[in-house]
Amino acid sequence: MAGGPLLSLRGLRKAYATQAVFSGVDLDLPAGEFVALVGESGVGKSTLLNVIAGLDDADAGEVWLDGAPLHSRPEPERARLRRERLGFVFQAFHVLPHLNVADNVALPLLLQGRPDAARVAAMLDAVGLGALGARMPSQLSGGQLQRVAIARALVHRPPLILADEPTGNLDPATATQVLDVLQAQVRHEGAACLLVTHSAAAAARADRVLRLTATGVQPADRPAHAD
Ligand SMILES: Nc1ncnc2c1ncn2[C@@H]1O[C@H](COP(=O)(O)OP(=O)(O)OP(=O)(O)O)[C@@H](O)[C@H]1O
Repeated sequence: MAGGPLLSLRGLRKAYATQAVFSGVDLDLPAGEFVALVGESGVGKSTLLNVIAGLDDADAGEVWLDGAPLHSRPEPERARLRRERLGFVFQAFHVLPHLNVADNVALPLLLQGRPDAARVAAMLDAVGLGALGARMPSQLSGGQLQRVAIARALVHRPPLILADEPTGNLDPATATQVLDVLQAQVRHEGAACLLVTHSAAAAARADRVLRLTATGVQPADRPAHAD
């Protein structure tokens, strides 16, 4: 959809069994915008990211990506769109244990048939892991694993970045570095980023802060620069 938002959510509702998580979620996210999504623990922020990514199904509502209705597409097409258009930083990293760091980061490019060792090296440098490409994940700290996950999520220059607490395991200096990398992808590549965070410092970097509640997303104040 030329000129339309990159991502549009309309009336999304999710429940587990009879337990409603959220409903009435509407959101328009234009390319080039960095949005922080905050909300109480358990309100459904991770679930919402999973629904947007098509890793989980909503019970009602619509997810539009680049004008394509993801909610009504068959799984093979959703999987292709996910591979090409999305970078997802999971809370639990999901780094593959049997691949070294560089091969983990290279994976999205390989899945699209366009290997690019220079881009992989540049992403590893950007997250401060330039010297660790040959290491296995078991030889990394939690913060280093988080940075592998971020490099992997951004390596294929996805138009939409979904990041679930990407600075949750990081010391303040490394967290700043990771936010710089995310923000650069938004500023220089025109990506849109939806960042779930409990960190005031991370939310302060966003263009807009939204709060998820059981009844939808509402604008929230941007915190001052502090955690
Ligand atoms: N597979 C599941 N079956 C039943 N309930 C679930 C399932 N997955 C998540 N939930 C519940 O759905 C709600 C939303 O969970 P979710 O992880 O999305 O919250 P969150 O806002 O991301 O929390 P946090 O900030 O603590 O990470 C929680 O109450 C959780 O217990």
